[in-house]
Amino acid sequence: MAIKRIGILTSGGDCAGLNSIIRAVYAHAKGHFGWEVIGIHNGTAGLLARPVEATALDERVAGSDMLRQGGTILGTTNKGDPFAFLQEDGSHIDRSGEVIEGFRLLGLDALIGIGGDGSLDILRRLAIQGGFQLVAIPKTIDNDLGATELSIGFETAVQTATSALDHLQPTAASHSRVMVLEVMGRDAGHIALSAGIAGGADVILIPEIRYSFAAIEKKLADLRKGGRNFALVIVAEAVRTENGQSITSVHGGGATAMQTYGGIGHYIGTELAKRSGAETRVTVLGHVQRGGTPEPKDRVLGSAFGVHAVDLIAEGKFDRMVAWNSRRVIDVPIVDAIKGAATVDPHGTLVKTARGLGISFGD
Ligand SMILES: Nc1ncnc2c1ncn2[C@@H]1O[C@H](COP(=O)(O)OP(=O)(O)OP(=O)(O)O)[C@@H](O)[C@H]1O
Ligand SMILES: O=P(O)(O)OC[C@H]1O[C@](O)(CO)[C@@H](O)[C@@H]1O
Ligand SMILES: [Mg+2]
Repeated sequence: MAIKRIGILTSGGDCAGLNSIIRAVYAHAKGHFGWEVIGIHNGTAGLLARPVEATALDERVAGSDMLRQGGTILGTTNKGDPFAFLQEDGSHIDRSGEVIEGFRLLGLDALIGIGGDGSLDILRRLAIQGGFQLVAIPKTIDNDLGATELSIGFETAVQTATSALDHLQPTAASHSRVMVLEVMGRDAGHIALSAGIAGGADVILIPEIRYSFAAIEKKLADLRKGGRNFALVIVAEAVRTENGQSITSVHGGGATAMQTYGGIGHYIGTELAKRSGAETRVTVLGHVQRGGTPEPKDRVLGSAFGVHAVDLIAEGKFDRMVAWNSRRVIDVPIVDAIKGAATVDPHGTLVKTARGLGISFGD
């Protein structure tokens, strides 16, 4: 089938670099192939709305301003799973048929879905059920998709977390304190690990490596013996309490309340103060990691992913995700990227690097 009109949507948590993808898709699809590009608003929510919420992208998108902007000009959602759509009374209904109908109403020949593991799983199931042609682009600050070395947004999140450690170090040293920084990442410790190395953390706590307070206290005591008056501890949000409980925050009320990780930093800070007598302070970095100006790497990767995704459609290759591998863009079956969270390898290069630097994982 000759392609004339494609759709694009962003889904899941936003991150820096999404707009560079949208720009690249428009530039290549319109500029090279002459296709119309329809931007769908707020992920699957835009396809559920009636009338469907979408607009044809135009030359304004092609400007370089887009490269500099965080967030997504299309809007996004990480709630309202159409296969299990949450009702006010707490029950779930299947609204996938309505989303597929929304896609049909737009008269699209193919869809570019930009998302993380959860979103790509949902979009792929919709594509199979609705018989539409899908190409995926990986994005998530968590970097937990399989089959790609990098997802859009990760580099900027690591930069933000590193910069937070850069800001915490002088005040930690001035006040002789132990500073605890809690970062995002869902069930993966990638942000904590990379930022911890880049930002000179003394202790990195990630969900993939079990810690004990005894081991952290020993590290702090060793630092003191060596003449250090401060310490930096970075902790990934999914790290559990010492006895294995996860700590979450609830947002909103009633049956539609949402739960995310959040709070482990305060637990670690309080326990360390109690046990070691150190003066601790806790910073929870939160959504600052998602926004902000995209780092060059996210802009370059977003541009490369966008162009390659359009080429895949032109070649008639669907149900595939673009991926970064050994300095180049490749494409892989979407299913390879979503079959399990790509968490930190406890025996991998970066963990070895950190250990080589004398950083403690509290184990
Ligand atoms: N309409 C929806 N679109 C996408 N995800 C949804 C939707 N409704 C609910 N979800 C759920 O929200 C969560 C989104 O978080 P998830 O981490 O998986 O998103 P993502 O697309 O992988 O991106 P990110 O990890 O950056 O948030 C998933 O568990 C997913 O199943
Ligand atoms: O934006 P929300 O709903 O608070 O979700 C936060 C979650 O999304 C992410 O930022 C991206 O998946 C996670 O790191 C974090 O746990
Ligand atoms: Mg995800």
